[in-house]
Amino acid sequence: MTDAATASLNGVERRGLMFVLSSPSGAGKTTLSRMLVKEAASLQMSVSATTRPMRPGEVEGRDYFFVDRPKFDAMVAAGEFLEWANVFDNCYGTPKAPVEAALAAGRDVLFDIDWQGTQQLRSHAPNDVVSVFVLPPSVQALEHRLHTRAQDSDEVIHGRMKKAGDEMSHYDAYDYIVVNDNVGIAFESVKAILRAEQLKRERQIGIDAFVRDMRRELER
Ligand SMILES: Nc1ncnc2c1ncn2[C@@H]1O[C@H](COP(=O)(O)OP(=O)(O)OP(=O)(O)O)[C@@H](O)[C@H]1O
Ligand SMILES: Nc1nc2c(ncn2[C@@H]2O[C@H](COP(=O)(O)O)[C@@H](O)[C@H]2O)c(=O)[nH]1
Repeated sequence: MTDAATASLNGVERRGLMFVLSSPSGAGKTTLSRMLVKEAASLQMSVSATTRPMRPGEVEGRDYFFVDRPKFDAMVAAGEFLEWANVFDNCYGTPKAPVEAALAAGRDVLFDIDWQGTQQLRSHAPNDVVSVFVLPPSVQALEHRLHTRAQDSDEVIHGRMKKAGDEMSHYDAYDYIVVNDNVGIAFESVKAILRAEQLKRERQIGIDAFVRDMRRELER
């Protein structure tokens, strides 16, 4: 894949990063993602393609690109996905072109994807992926959230609750863990992780020149 390109932070050139949120269904990653893109100007949301039916309130091209299975398979065959996986009996994939364009323009990209997709992204770009696993505060809260979201049938919710344990078992492959109890606190935590990762020395690829120039000026 294209190298994550450079953006500027306080005048210092830096590498863009791929910021991944995963969680069991209903733990709150979509909620946290929306809050993050509102606030972090450098961050662009990756919009996935999926074969799952559209939920009430979802918007084509904003929440997902809704495609049928033959179209999805054709996109896989054409190598249009950066990663893809079967999740809850539907296919989900990250279109490659918009991510590469965003990174090339020096933006960070936010992904709301499952553990399988995270693993694939990490194998493409191990140094550019920062992953956060979001946990609910309790099983009861998770089930309550899925019901109060009121967008899935009881059968779908039951299926997702049955798979929540499996999903959670992958927490240990993630860089950071955030328990989403109070959403404001969880948001502050996710924001702090993003900021700290943007400031990592190895991502600030212009830092050597920045310091060198100041040292030269001091020596004059
Ligand atoms: N901290 C929180 N406290 C209470 N409710 C919350 C909290 N965070 C999110 N919610 C609510 O829980 C529901 C599920 O959240 P959300 O859709 O963000 O989950 P998700 O992890 O993206 O789920 P999925 O994987 O199914 O897309 C939503 O109705 C959301 O408003
Ligand atoms: N591997 C991928 N997983 C994805 C992608 N887009 C979403 N997802 C994950 O699927 C489940 C279910 O999502 P929902 O919107 O149907 O509730 C959730 O864990 C998402 O993170 C993707 O492109 N690749």
